[in-house]
Amino acid sequence: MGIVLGPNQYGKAENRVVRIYRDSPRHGIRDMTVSTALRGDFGIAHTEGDQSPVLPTDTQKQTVYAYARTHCEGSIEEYGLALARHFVDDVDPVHGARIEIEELGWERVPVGEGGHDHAWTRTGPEVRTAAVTVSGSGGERREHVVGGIKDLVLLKSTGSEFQGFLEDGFTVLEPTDDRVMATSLVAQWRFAGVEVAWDEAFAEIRQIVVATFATQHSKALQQTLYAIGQGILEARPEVVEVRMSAPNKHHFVYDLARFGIENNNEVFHADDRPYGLIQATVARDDAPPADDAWVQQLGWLG
Ligand SMILES: O=c1[nH]c(=O)c2[nH]c(=O)[nH]c2[nH]1
Repeated sequence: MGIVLGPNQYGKAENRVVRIYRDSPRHGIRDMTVSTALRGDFGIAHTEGDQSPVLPTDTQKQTVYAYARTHCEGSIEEYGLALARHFVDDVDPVHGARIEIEELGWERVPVGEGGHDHAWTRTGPEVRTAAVTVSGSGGERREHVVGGIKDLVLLKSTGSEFQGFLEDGFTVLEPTDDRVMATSLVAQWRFAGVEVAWDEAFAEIRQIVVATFATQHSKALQQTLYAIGQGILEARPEVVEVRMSAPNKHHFVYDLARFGIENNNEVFHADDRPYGLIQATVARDDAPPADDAWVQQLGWLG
């Protein structure tokens, strides 16, 4: 019986990096969680315990902080690309690097003209995300960027129905033509190239997501997700694939008839589990290959 080492990667997960821009009295802030993962010639580290090809995860962490000073003037996508290219191009045994970044939002404390110069409050819970994968060299070079947003909590109090569904002997759900629809959306979009106005793309895509959720009369979350994906692909030619995951945060009309009180979709029990989990991919039919663009660092094994 032969035993072989399968796919493997290693890196420093969830470096908490805060970058302050203080070139003028009006400071800026970027608050990030950065994870690195390196792939390459690391077989002997596993089979022999030989560390000679291993760039320590500690060194990866130091690089993340150094690059926050020197390569983090623009978007998180640019910063991720700079880090991934460095590991692949400058560290011999590394053939591929994956950088995942989550950016927490801060908004200026609303005092004075345009908000305070150096004090903020955290926004959220939504988080902007970027996943950069760089691999190979020369003609084999591949660079992928996936932008995204997660924990985007959305709710509409009408304009949503769910009826006409398949019924069998276990069906108890009542059809409805007016319900609360709520979710905590995760959406990720894959770009075809790496020459993109990243911040502008993010702002427009986020606006499409929330506007579509609000304005489309929804027959189901499935239809809403498709409309969001379609809207993004129609607006942004550089995006080729959108993946979404949407927990259906159920709001059940509370039974007040027991107390002789009318409840016309006014009082709900917001349940937290179980929840429907609706997931969909919407893509161009001529999208270029994704290669390893979607292969995650965290939760990837299995
Ligand atoms: O938008 C929905 N999609 C479903 O598939 C589903 N199933 C369910 O019970 N409620 C809902 N809502």
